[in-house]
Amino acid sequence: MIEVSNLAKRFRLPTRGGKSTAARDPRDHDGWFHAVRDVSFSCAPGEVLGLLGPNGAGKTTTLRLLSTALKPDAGGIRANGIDLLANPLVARQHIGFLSGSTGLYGRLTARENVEYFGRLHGMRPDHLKRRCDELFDLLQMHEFRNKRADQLSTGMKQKCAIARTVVHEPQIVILDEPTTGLDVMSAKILLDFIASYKALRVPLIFSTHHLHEVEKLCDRVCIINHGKTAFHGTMDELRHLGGSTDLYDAFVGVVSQGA
Ligand SMILES: Nc1ncnc2c1ncn2[C@@H]1O[C@H](COP(=O)(O)OP(=O)(O)OP(=O)(O)O)[C@@H](O)[C@H]1O
Repeated sequence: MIEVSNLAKRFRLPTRGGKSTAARDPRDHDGWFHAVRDVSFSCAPGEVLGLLGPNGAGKTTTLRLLSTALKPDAGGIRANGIDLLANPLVARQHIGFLSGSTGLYGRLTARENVEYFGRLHGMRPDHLKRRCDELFDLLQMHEFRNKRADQLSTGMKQKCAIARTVVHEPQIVILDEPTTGLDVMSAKILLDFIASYKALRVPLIFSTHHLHEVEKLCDRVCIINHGKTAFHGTMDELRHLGGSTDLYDAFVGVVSQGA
């Protein structure tokens, strides 16, 4: 179970001649940009949570806070009862985080990259080999496993990055826009892979702009707008907002209310 309460994160704005160079935004004041102002949600074992919101809403910043890559200014993050902010090392062992950049080593092959991250997590060689074979089956990576990462296509790199994110069998999985750049078939493989986490009872959180992915996969949704949770609830609760059962209408309604 992951529980996120009232997260906030601000960034110092660049200034020129004492004046902010940033465009006006409700989150911009006193030389600070309050990218995340009040974000709360939870995701239980066996659930997939979709993190939605317009460009710049604060999704990536929120996910980076969850992964402990960034430190929040306020709020709490608990995973299976453990305070992750007080225990960032535990957080890194328990969480698999896919960020926007693939973070692969170009000179290593796909397999060497995944193995390297497994060894960093202290996996034993026989366990690591079995886990790599399993992931390469699930993500259909066998045909390019011995190719250097810098010679892989965008979609191949993304699959490789996902394999390295989950190689250590994390108890919580966080994926930032995992289907970006994937063709239809690769996206399907990845969506099936995400769905498989429900049976494993591992909470999975992913950000996306694709409502059909949310429709297909998510049990729960959090919509962020201007750095605040504008909606958090089940898919049924979202669909029935404002009397419509259409997900697109519901999403537009939530985001327009905060505009
Ligand atoms: N290090 C930083 N310094 C200053 N501003 C930042 C920093 N990181 C993010 N921001 C700002 O915070 C806001 C939220 O960014 P974030 O990347 O979290 O949005 P997002 O919801 O993931 O957007 P998108 O859908 O476009 O990926 C943006 O306005 C962004 O410019």
